[in-house]
Amino acid sequence: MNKKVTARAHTNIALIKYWGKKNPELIIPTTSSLSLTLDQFYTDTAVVFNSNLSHDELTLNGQPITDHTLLKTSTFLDIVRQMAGINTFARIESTNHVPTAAGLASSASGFAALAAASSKAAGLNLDRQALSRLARRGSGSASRSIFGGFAEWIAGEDDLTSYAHPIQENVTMDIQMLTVVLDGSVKKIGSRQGMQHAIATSPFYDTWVAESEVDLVTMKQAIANNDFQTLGELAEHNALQMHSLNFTAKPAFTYFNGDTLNILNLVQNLRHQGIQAYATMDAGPNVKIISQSTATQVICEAIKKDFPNATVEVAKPGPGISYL
Ligand SMILES: O=C(O)C[C@@](O)(CF)CCOP(=O)(O)OP(=O)(O)O
Repeated sequence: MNKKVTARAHTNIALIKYWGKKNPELIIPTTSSLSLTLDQFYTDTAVVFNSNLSHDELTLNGQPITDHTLLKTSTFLDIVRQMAGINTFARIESTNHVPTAAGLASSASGFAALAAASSKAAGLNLDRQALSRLARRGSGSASRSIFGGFAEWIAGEDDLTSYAHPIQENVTMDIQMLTVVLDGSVKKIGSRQGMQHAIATSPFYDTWVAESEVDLVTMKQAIANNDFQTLGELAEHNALQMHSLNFTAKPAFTYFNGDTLNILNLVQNLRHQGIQAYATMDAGPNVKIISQSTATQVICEAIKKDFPNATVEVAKPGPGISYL
């Protein structure tokens, strides 16, 4: 006890999306999903359990946090305390190296780093599968950030069978994600609320589940065959299918704004010019462009021409969880 542990976890972007829970309490998804962990964006989290503390204390990027984020963190730490058989409070210091406005799910890297640092600081030595299950209890997509490169979150049926595992941690194909940051605004509808509204009201939800199962098999084959074109086409199709659930929810909602559609259009025009570029979007208006290193310059020039004030970050495949 009183041992300070620091862990680093990188964010991931899903190529086959997770969008709905069959068990919200345990965060068991309706479908399996597959993501790419990125090198550029990560969270460092330090945790120390200290019997002199009268409650959990959290700082994020040097700022004390006392709102619902602290409550969510303490609720998560209660799971760790229960696993370790302790009732000590903890001090958590988290630093996000994620441009929050980029719409990159910092909850994925955040809860993965918290799972790794808090469990070890509590005296547990969990293997990566158990860490993935624990991170999942904080945020579903965090289960995948335990691993580097391509990772699959197997939906499973319960807490024991729902976890991520590596598909290819040392990525062989030339692949990158260009994050295009246009809209700095904080998203109105969180992913947790958005997906549950979609599952409850979209008439196409069951079709999404069936399609997603097929897409996942094809995606794994594309990775195994280093088939970038199939990966890109499928990732864009899967993302659009996911967002179609939001358009057909009742009442309808969308994370897209005009710039989202303009970037989507730009990506399609690039393909008409023979440039391999594909779009994926999560619970926010910003677009991530799946591409290869050879196309970086032509894509960045096209973006700058139409969106002079856009900031573009190039992210390559990144590593799994590590301790600092
Ligand atoms: O990452 C993906 O598969 C797709 C999304 O990013 C959105 F497009 C979902 C992320 O959901 P998350 O924040 O993990 O939800 P939680 O389990 O309610 O915390």
